[in-house]
This record gives sequence, structure tokens and C-alpha cells, in this order.
Amino acid sequence: MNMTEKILAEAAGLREVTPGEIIEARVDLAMTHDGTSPPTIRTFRDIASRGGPARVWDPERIVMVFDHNVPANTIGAAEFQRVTREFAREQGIVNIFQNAAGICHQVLPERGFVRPGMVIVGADSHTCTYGAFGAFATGMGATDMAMVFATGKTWFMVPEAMRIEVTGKPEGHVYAKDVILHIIGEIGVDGATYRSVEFTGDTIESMDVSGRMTICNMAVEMGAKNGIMEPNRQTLDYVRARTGREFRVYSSDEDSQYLEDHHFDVSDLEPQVACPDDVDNVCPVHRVEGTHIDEAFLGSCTNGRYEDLKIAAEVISDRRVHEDVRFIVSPASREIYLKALEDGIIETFIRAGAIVCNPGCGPCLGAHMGVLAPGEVSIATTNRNFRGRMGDPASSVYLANPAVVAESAIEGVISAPQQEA
Ligand SMILES: CC(C)[C@H](C(=O)O)[C@@H](O)C(=O)O
Ligand code: SF4
Repeated sequence: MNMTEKILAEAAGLREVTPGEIIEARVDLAMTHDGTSPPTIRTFRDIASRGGPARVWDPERIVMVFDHNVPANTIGAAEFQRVTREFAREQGIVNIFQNAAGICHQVLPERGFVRPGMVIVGADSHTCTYGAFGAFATGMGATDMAMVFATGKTWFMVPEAMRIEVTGKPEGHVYAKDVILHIIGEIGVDGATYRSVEFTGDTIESMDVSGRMTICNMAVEMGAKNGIMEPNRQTLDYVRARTGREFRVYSSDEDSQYLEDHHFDVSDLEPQVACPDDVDNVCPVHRVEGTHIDEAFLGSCTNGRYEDLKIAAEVISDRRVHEDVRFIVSPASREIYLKALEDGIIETFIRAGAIVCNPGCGPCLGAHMGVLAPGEVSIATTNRNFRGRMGDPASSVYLANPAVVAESAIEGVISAPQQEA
């Protein structure tokens, strides 16, 4: 079996599982955020009113994070947060992060909730991020999540597996984001639908935790059920520094079967850009250089980590943001924000004329802060560029790495940074 199958078999109490099989699995951790807690709660109450349990199965295994609209920007968002807060209090859910602690997918690993070998479900599609830690992690809707709250279990169809081997050392301003954009450009937005995608190869093995998270974060953008990587040394150090709890590291058997095997050599890769309006509409940055932008956004669960802010600050140095551009920066968590503050990175942004916002999803999904007007263009370090994603349906989004976004913010048009990095 491969890693995903081993984790699922163990969680289902089975010796073996095979792709296509429907299993009932134990859930180790469940996450909901300010957008998805209320519908989960409503369904949970509905189940209770039909004879289901009135208490959640295990309040310690539920984590709630307010990140999509923090602080609340509408009365509706405020009401969603109030309902969630009250439910947490009533149910004894103490792991609720309300005041811009960060984006759920950053907060969970950072606070030691994510460990290798776990089964983690989240009411958010980018829950697949935790595959970077060797966990099986996937997103689900609020209705399924309500059943998890009630029973601590869920069903899965064991996914077919796909292996993506990445080799070579990226040069210059080429990062994990470029690697995953390039992969998605080749595989397509539906090329991995309902598959488990296992990332291997020396590029992945030597990659830092931040980069590994960026890659697994975007597995869902090619349709994957989950993305997963065997934890490397840096990942294990990260986990051990954040939790004293035990965990089990799984690896794929030598002879495990994959429906598809792909290989990417990234040694000569250029920075990549996903053009409107699809994540697989990818090209090397030089092809879109000079494209006018109105906004640049640095943040999100894809690229709002310390490493990303540092790259962007180095590119900016003592230059100033172009006068026709709003450059919005939102660190992915409070921990990251503080570290960037201590290191002068935040000061670099502010002096350059950037708008530094509190940690959260921010402009990523066009709901809060930095919404685009009709015809406007943004270049963002986020993971989605669907039509209308960051505002009006007639606005558009280019996805890129933090260095390209920072350089573009300075130049006022899509630009590649100098290659001396
Ligand atoms: C609002 C939420 C349910 C959504 C998701 O599931 O991914 C959001 O986080 C996104 O990135 O589009
Ligand atoms: S940062 Fe963007 S992609 Fe990530 S959870 Fe928030 S809205 Fe979704």
C-alpha cells in the first residue's frame, strides 16, 4: 500500500484497503472556520433534533478558526461568528481561534494540531495542506462535517493514487509556488480528480516546511482528494517543536501501485504565472511581463508564511510601491506577523507604501479587504484565479510567487525580479 492507503486502513481498522473501496474511518481532527462553522452547527442541531447526539463526539478534536472575515466586515459575518462562539462555549470546544490568530491552514500546524499519520478533515477545500506533514487531510462540506461532529467518523472512497516525482534544484527566484503551478499547468485542473497525489523526489525531500505546505495546499487545484509527502527531517523537527504528542510516520511500499507516474525536472524552471481565469492556464512569467496591474496581494494559506514575506521584502529592499498599485500584505498568522515585525520585514513593506493587514484570508477570496472593481487586475500569491475570485466578475487575477508579486507591485506591471537571488 501507499502512504494514503496505510493511513486510511489503520483509521478504518482494516489490514488493507484498495482504491474504490468505501470505508468508514476514524477522524483524528476536525476543523471548521468562520464561514463553515455555522452551516455545520445548523446540521449538527438538525441531526440532534432527530435523535442524534446533543454533544460533539470529542471537543478536544475540534478546532475552530476565524479567518475568512476577521474582524467581521458585515453584520452577517458578525452573526456567523457569534453563533460559532456560542456553540464552542456550549460544547466545551476550547480550541477556538477568534482574533486573527491566522489562517486555519497555518494555525493548525503551527499550534501542533497536525502530526504525521493523522486523519484530518476540514470544512475548507485547502485542508489538503496538511499532507505536507505526512497526514491524510482533505476538505469536506458542512453536512459531512456535522456527521463528523456527531460521530467522530466519516466515510471515504479510497482514492486511486498518482505519484509526482520532482527532481532538480530550482535556481534564482524560483520557488515551491512555481513548481506547483508548473505541475498544475501540465496535469490540468481536473487531472487528479479524486486521486491521492503523492509528491516525491529530491526537490521535495530537501524542501523546507513552508514550501512543502505551498505544494500540498494546491493539490486540490488539480482536483486531488489529498496531497501527501513523506515527512522529511525539517518537517519532523517542526512537528516535534510544536507538540509533545506521539505520532506514526508512514511511507509507501516500494511496490505500491500508482495509476499514473509523473516526473518533473525543475532545474531550469522559470518563475511561473497562472493567467486568468484558470489555475492551469500557466506560462513562464516572461510571456506576461508588462501586463498592467491595479493590485498586488502577498498572503494566503499558499504563500503568506515568513519565508514568503522575507523573499518579497528582499525583492523590495528600499524601493517604493508603484503609485497606481495597492500592494496588500497579510501574514498567514500572528506568529509569522510577529517574526516579520521583529526582523524589520513589516517595516520594509510599510515604508514601501504597502497596506499591511491583519492575518487572515484577506483579499484571497474577494470577501474582505482589497476587493477588485470591474476591469481591475490583481497579481496574487494565492491559489485560485477563477472568474470573480477577488471581486467583480469582470476583474482578473494572475497567480505567482512572492518575488514576482513584489517586483510587480514596484513596477506597476507584471515583472520578473532580477535573477541574483
Ligand atoms: C470559504 C471556503 C469554504 C473556501 C474553501 O473551501 O476553500 C475558501 O477557503 C476558498 O479558498 O475558496
Ligand atoms: S487564504 Fe484563501 S485559499 Fe486559503 S483558506 Fe483562506 S480563502 Fe481559502
